[in-house]
Amino acid sequence: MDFVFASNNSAKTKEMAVLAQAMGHSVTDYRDILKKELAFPEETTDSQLENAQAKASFIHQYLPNDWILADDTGLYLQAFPDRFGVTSSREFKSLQVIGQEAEINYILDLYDQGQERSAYLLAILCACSPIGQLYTGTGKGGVKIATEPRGGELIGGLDDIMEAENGLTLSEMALPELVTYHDRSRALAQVLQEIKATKGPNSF
Ligand SMILES: O=P(O)(O)OP(=O)(O)OP(=O)(O)OC[C@H]1O[C@@H](n2cnc3c(O)ncnc32)[C@H](O)[C@@H]1O
Repeated sequence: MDFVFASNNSAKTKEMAVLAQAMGHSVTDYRDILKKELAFPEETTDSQLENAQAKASFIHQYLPNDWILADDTGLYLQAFPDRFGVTSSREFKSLQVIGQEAEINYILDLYDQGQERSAYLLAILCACSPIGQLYTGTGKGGVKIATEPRGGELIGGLDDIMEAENGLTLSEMALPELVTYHDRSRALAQVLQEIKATKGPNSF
């Protein structure tokens, strides 16, 4: 399927395109089609699902003939249950932690030696069809925060310090393996499954 991606985050858009392509689908930045950047509606502080749905529905108004895809990702740290989560990007911004390297260093510095490092990224994706029907998927990526960044050629950001079930960081894995471990590809697989279940096996 060809999706138009509803995000102003270029790193996220690139990562989603790489993962979708490895799964046989395409993702195009909405800004490349509309030739402008829009201000998305303000996000909720309690629902990643509503945030993803709002982003997809918002761009659907401008591109009603396309399939729109949107993501809302949160960082969940077991040792700091009241932090990040659905407001991750806003928390980084309010701390003036700007850019992927700064986010990585900030998270690594939170931990003392021997402290519980269980953690994951939770991605919720929403696809909006040309008739405005919404399809959603959820994916968890990673199981703990690594002690230092590893990998980073294919994708980056917190993926460099997010160690998965196989002991590798998400950034260290080659693409065919990564799509089975990454929060966003896991969420996309669910979205595609939901579309197929509703529209039948020939839907894409
Ligand atoms: O709402 P849009 O425009 O899509 O973009 P955003 O950056 O606000 O996106 P989110 O609300 O989904 O927030 C995701 C947050 O997680 C951070 N992040 C950093 N590295 C990441 C990674 O590898 N995977 C997922 N999120 C990551 C990212 O910088 C944001 O602070």
